[in-house]
Amino acid sequence: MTADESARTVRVEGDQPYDVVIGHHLLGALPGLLGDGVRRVLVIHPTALAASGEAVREDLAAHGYEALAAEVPDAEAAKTAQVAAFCWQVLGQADFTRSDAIVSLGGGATTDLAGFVASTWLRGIRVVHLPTTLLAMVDAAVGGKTGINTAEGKNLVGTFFPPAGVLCDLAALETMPRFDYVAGLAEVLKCGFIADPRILDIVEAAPDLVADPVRAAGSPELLELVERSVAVKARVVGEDLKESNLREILNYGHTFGHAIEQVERYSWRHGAAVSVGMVFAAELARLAGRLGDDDVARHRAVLTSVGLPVGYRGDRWEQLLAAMRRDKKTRGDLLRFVVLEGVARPSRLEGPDPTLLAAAYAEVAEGAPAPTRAVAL
Ligand SMILES: NC(=O)c1ccc[n+]([C@@H]2O[C@H](COP(=O)([O-])OP(=O)(O)OC[C@H]3O[C@@H](n4cnc5c(N)ncnc54)[C@H](O)[C@@H]3O)[C@@H](O)[C@H]2O)c1
Ligand SMILES: O=C(O)C(=O)C[C@@H](O)[C@H](O)[C@H](O)COP(=O)(O)O
Ligand SMILES: [Zn+2]
Repeated sequence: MTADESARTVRVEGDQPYDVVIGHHLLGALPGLLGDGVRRVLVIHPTALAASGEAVREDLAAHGYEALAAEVPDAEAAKTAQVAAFCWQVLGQADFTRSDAIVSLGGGATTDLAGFVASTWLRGIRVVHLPTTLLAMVDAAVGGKTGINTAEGKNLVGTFFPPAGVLCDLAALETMPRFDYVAGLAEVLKCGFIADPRILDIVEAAPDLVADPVRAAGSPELLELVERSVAVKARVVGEDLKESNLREILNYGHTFGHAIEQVERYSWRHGAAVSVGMVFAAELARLAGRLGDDDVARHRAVLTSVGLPVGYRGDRWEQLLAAMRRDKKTRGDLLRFVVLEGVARPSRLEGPDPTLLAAAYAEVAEGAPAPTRAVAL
């Protein structure tokens, strides 16, 4: 299957089980994951990865597939109804049937879009993800959440649609700008805080190494971090694919994080916003008497040690609140947050008092002053 003998495989259980393979130079395993009977394959990749996208397309063609490529915009600009419609047009014009497949190559924005397109074309065709960012390897490509944004907010349209397999080629990380790579460490650390403290220990022991994409890509530390993060996600989504309860813990830091992304019109990387969102959630839990000072300090210290932000401008409270009301965990008018009662002890905080929310915002606010009184929810 793969030439990399040190590659690790994490199995994601559920109605449609699949493998997540983590290692180096794994393209040889792609036909096996596509499975039998596939004739046409559409490789969806962002502009920034045009050369790699073409290489994957040529490799598939050399294996006898009728292989096409669809180039989509970089990053969040790909997650729109217009770009999805462009992909549907390519599939339609090439007569893609239910026995054909999509391969995504790119970061989380690309895997979210490609997964959404695969789940909606003919009501669902196979998709294999080839994530090329740390964030997509540990999170977006695994678990079957797909989505696009609308003018009203982040990921408001999407599906739950497990892929047929995921190949995480760590060598891809070497070309990543440090800023984009480090954003992925936020989701790694999220897995540490919600479920696997060993992840926090590894990062705390070698923050400079794990924050450097070139040094980290071949290191045992990163291999273990990716494997552990994928294992956390696999355990959760294997039990609760459609987020009826347990899966909400993977949303730690996302209520406030998604709000920042929307308010900043997606100029912030998702992981950077989630980093601030986790500090907000930790402060909220502390103010609600759920989490101790030391655990909050640990959030700030480990996130800062790898170069992630822990603060956000203090003059955006009303916009942030409006965005948080559209969070998928909200029920009616009830805002709901994933909070911790300790490391690896996630719980929920439902309908917190507005003064508590404003106070948590004040703890992460930078520059302009945070509100001194609560804004009505
Ligand atoms: N579905 C899920 O469960 C899930 C989980 C987490 C995040 N997400 C989504 O993932 C997205 C964020 O993903 P991301 O952080 O990977 O960002 P991204 O997909 O926006 O990619 C960031 C940038 O890196 C470039 N890039 C990708 N791979 C590269 C490489 N190997 N070398 C150089 N440049 C490369 C991309 O073209 C892009 O410009 C958000 O939309 C977020 O909502 C989804
Ligand atoms: O897989 C999940 O479930 C997550 O919540 C993982 C998150 O890291 C990810 O950003 C997800 O896309 C957020 O989903 P949403 O339902 O809040 O849009
Ligand atoms: Zn996320």
